[in-house]
Amino acid sequence: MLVVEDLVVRYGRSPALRGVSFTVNEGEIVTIIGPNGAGKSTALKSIVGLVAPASGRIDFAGRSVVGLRTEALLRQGLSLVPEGRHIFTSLTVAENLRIGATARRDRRAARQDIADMLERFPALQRRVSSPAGKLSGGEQQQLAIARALIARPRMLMLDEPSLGLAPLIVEQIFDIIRELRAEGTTVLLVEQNAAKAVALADRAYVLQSGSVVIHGAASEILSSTEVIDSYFGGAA
Ligand SMILES: Nc1ncnc2c1ncn2[C@@H]1O[C@H](COP(=O)(O)OP(=O)(O)OP(=O)(O)O)[C@@H](O)[C@H]1O
Repeated sequence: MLVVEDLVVRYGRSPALRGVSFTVNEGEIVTIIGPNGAGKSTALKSIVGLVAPASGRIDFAGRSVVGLRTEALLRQGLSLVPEGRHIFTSLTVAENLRIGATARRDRRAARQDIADMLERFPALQRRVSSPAGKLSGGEQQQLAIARALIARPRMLMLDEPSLGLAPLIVEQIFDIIRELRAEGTTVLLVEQNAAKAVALADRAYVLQSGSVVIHGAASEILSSTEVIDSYFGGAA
């Protein structure tokens, strides 16, 4: 579904991605893990056009998405839950969800999806008329995920969804990702919480200093001592 090949991204002169390749097949959860500054967010940002690649190929469903604008990407079925969530804190929960439907042409079905999403996330239903800024961190993450899902993505990308959340809430967010997978949503997950992300994923890529250093089936990555020592502190 997604083919990224030999992607090079530079910020000014400093390279953030040095020829990165990865793929995501339909129905898979693929995770990109790696330390701070490895280039994980940059990889997602280049897929959604927030940074322009210096070179390389990004094809989604057989077509290049390089240079496409956000709305066109949404129509193609790509949706990103950005790091830090980026919900509109002064707008209500309902208004935030309606923003998720901006690129939808089927208005009535979109309204139904918003209603379904509120049913799925009772915490959002309870606060539907409150400003989103009043929600807890975990609720804001749920709102960001719900907003992205309302675009009916073929592939959902999540950038560090567990960042800054308490362990119990992290579990809830990972449960949601597990459910999405069971429903057949394709997921590309960027995480610093490597052990949890790999435990959830089908395949994983380990990024370090802008290069993929290891990749493979999640089960292989979990049994690689090199990865365990470097990323899981020997505690996987
Ligand atoms: N807007 C920017 N301008 C200049 N350099 C940047 C910019 N954004 C990221 N970088 C640099 O690019 C490299 C990759 O950053 P990136 O945010 O993609 O890493 P990351 O793996 O997502 O890390 P984190 O988990 O901290 O977000 C880092 O060296 C970072 O300092």
